[in-house]
Amino acid sequence: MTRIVIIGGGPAGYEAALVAASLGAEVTVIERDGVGGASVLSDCVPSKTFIASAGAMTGVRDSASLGVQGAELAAVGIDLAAVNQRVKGLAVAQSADIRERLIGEGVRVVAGQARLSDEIRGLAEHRVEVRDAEGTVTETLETDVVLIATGADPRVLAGAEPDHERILDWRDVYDLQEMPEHLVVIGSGVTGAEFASGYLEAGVRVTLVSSRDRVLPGEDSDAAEVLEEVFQSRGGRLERGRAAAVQRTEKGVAVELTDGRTVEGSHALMTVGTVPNTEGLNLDRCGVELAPSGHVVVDRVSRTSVPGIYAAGDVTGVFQLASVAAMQGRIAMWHALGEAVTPIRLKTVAANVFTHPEIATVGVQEKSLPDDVQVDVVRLPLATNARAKMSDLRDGFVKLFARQATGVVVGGVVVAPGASELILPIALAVTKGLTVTDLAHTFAIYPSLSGSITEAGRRLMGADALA
Ligand SMILES: Cc1cc2nc3c(=O)[nH]c(=O)nc-3n(C[C@H](O)[C@H](O)[C@H](O)COP(=O)(O)OP(=O)(O)OC[C@H]3O[C@@H](n4cnc5c(N)ncnc54)[C@H](O)[C@@H]3O)c2cc1C
Ligand SMILES: NC(=O)c1ccc[n+]([C@@H]2O[C@H](COP(=O)([O-])OP(=O)(O)OC[C@H]3O[C@@H](n4cnc5c(N)ncnc54)[C@H](O)[C@@H]3O)[C@@H](O)[C@H]2O)c1
Repeated sequence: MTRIVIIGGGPAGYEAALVAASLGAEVTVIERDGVGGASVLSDCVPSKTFIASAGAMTGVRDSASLGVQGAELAAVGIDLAAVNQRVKGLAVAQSADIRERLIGEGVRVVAGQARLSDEIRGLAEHRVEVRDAEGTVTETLETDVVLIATGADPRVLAGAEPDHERILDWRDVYDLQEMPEHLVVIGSGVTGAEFASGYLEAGVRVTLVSSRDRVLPGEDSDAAEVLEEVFQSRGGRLERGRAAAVQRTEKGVAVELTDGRTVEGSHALMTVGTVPNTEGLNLDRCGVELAPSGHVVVDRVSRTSVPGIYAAGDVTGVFQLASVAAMQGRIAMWHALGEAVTPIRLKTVAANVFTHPEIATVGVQEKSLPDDVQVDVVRLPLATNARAKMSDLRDGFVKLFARQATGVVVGGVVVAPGASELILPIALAVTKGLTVTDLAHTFAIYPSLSGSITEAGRRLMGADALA
């Protein structure tokens, strides 16, 4: 029986464990904080649960335009204690569910901090040490395969170290006793944009410090532009600049920008990126190659530079998404256990920014279009969609990319409330190589937002030379 040790119990680790167990391996997962990992306990699940409550406030605010009376924004508010309790309760319950499932499938779950302890490089067998909170070695495991799935932690900016009271990282916010009076969010990547949007929806004054020309540098500029417009139209303040330091003041915080300006607020939320969790794993000694960024270098089947040692998830820096982490973990196990395996295809990854409106993407976008590929693009504003008009949704669009020669759908962007649900047909088209004609001939519900996706297909049909 193949012995497998997985370090880290997040989506990369637990999904890998389920695959390995189903294939008959002897699987141990070592996790220091709790099964489900940061994804379930502090990052993805808590933030989306908080955003669900904040979004309910938006529903109230926007209801007046639909003729609803008596639901004025001033009359409603967020009960922070109840929201925090709900956030933490859901996270703990989901962690317990996953743990139970793992144990039910025969996976051994060990609490502790793990590190590789191979004495000699190049052996077919590996050793992993487990330590308890005091640093005492509690056991040493011998194994055929190791999966490093240790995730990433918030990056700390020197001079702006979180004190976890007023200067916060995103894992602190669920311990706040009161809503911030004025939250300054520093960093406008996905994490910063989501929290800035969420707190604004929840009724908090928000300033977003963005070091880039546009928020969300990873997205197409027209999508980021919609987000900026909505954010500002709802009272959010955008401050272009780079934070040099954050100080505590009598009333709250002062954020010093590199150009000498200062932004004051009651709290600062640091969202300036992540660092991979590789410290203390002994990777260097075992010969596991790291990139200059500190991420573990892997190929498309999750192999590291050392035979028998695989890595998956945020620690590899390949698209930091729970879905990608899980797929990398599964692929590692299929490969290690000799199953047929398809290397990961990053061009088919769907991603979503949970702002208001949401931004969902798959495949190529305008900013990632290769020069040598002839692609047709159509962009349909949400304001032209019948269902959107009925719900008074004005901000957003559906954008579709198709190869000129064949009409094959190669990418899409949806900016709309619920874009995370709407992107699936485009993701399916990109994954399966469907054409704009396939989309155009698909029945969409009338009226529906997804009708804009089939309509986009019809608009591009002229480009489908094989139609
Ligand atoms: C605020 C925020 C919101 C996000 N929202 C989304 C979202 O909506 N959708 C999405 O797809 N992605 C989202 N992400 C990204 C997603 O959370 C990550 O991609 C995902 O958590 C990666 O999973 P992982 O298994 O690699 O690592 P993690 O979930 O970080 O799990 C790794 C685990 O390993 C443990 N560990 C580390 N070192 C050791 C060790 N030496 N021994 C034992 N255990 C160890 C850690 O304690 C941790 O529990 C979000 C990220 C952030 C920051
Ligand atoms: N919905 C989701 O799927 C979701 C949500 C959150 C995070 N994530 C993933 O997690 C990963 C990390 O995202 P992130 O947003 O935490 O990090 P990031 O690295 O993507 O963004 C950090 C931003 O902070 C800016 N920054 C850095 N230093 C700064 C300074 N001194 N002052 C002002 N700005 C500064 C950077 O320019 C960058 O734009 C990403 O891969 C993201 O996709 C996904």
